[in-house]
Amino acid sequence: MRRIVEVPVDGRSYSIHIGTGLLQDTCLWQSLIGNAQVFVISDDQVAGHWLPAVQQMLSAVDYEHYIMPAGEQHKSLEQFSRIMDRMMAGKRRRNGVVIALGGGVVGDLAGFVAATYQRGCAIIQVPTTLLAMVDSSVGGKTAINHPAGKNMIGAFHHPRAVIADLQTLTTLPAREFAAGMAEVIKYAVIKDREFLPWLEQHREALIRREPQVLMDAVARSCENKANIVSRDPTEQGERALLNLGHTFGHAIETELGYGSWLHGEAVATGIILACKLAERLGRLPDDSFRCRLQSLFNAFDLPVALPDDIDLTRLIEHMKLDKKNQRDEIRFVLPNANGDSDIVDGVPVAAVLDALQQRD
Ligand SMILES: NC(=O)c1ccc[n+]([C@@H]2O[C@H](COP(=O)([O-])OP(=O)(O)OC[C@H]3O[C@@H](n4cnc5c(N)ncnc54)[C@H](O)[C@@H]3O)[C@@H](O)[C@H]2O)c1
Ligand SMILES: O=C(O)C(=O)C[C@@H](O)[C@H](O)[C@H](O)COP(=O)(O)O
Ligand SMILES: [Zn+2]
Repeated sequence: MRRIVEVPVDGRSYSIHIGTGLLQDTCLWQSLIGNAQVFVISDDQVAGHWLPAVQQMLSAVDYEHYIMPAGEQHKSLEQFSRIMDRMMAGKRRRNGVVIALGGGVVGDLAGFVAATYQRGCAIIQVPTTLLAMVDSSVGGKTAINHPAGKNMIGAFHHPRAVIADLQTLTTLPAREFAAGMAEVIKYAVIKDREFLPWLEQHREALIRREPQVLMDAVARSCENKANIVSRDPTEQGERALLNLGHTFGHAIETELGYGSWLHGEAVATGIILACKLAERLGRLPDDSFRCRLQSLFNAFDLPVALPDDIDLTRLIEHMKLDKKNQRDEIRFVLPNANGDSDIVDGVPVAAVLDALQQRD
């Protein structure tokens, strides 16, 4: 059971390999790495489960690894600096390959390392969370966080390839799996509305992580992302749609402190808040679409409301620093009634505050 999704970008194309048992596919690894030097970056949760399989594929090459502590709070300048020190000390060459083995935290940090080490070397993304398979390993956004905001320091750097072995999801904790579903559901709101009934229909099979249904959901998500990224690799326009729910979501993550809510949890609540704002602005006729999304998020135990004690004024201050903003106002991605979403400027702050305060 295998699928390949191509990502045509910047005059070349890279493959997202999706399947079961890819970590043991000698031919695939040989074709992607040859005899290059390899530097693997992983975290202390993932490495115990999946690093030995990767090491076995790399037994014939000049190999080193770095294991970082797991968690969003470590997508940091400090970890970036430690990895750079290790790569310098190991005399890693620019024509070597970095491998990111882990979730989006490892992928974003390792991606930024690869984008900047000696002005850039190749990276292969080996995502081990659902979220990383359907979103962060694809599209070349790499970053670390700053206390002032999520992903504030980063670069675009596309991978040589993505190897998404569905078998790695067998060890993923339930809360992390659910967080990945938030980004899957996002594709159904921004463009692919026919995906929504499919997700509703396959809800229980997804919760059971049935391999065929997982494969279909991952491949369809990657196809959605690849289409947008290949048309707008550096977010000059359309790509901002992939940020649905993130204007609110990133503000929640920054305000609560990185790692308190998972990224996908903040995105789920952010998508519901985007619906509430769209309703207030007359972009959605009523709350029926939002209620449908809420039940889907509920089925995956994802949060759909802000914590009671969160400071709404501070949330708005964080949103004013959002990277999408082009003027002195907050740019939102809002769903519409035609089956997709729009990039919207000029929303009055009072309407945003009303949406944040709305409790039902
Ligand atoms: N670059 C992009 O386009 C993009 C897109 C979406 C999200 N992101 C970023 O991705 C990050 C979130 O990624 P995430 O949700 O994958 O979180 P994560 O990387 O923190 O991984 C989640 C947790 O699960 C553990 N884990 C990972 N794989 C496992 C496995 N197979 N078995 C057992 N444990 C496993 C990790 O150690 C970690 O504790 C955020 O920083 C977000 O900003 C980036
Ligand atoms: O790939 C994109 O573009 C996205 O916006 C995908 C998001 O899911 C992801 O969280 C991304 O890292 C957010 O980017 P940012 O530019 O808002 O930091
Ligand atoms: Zn995201």
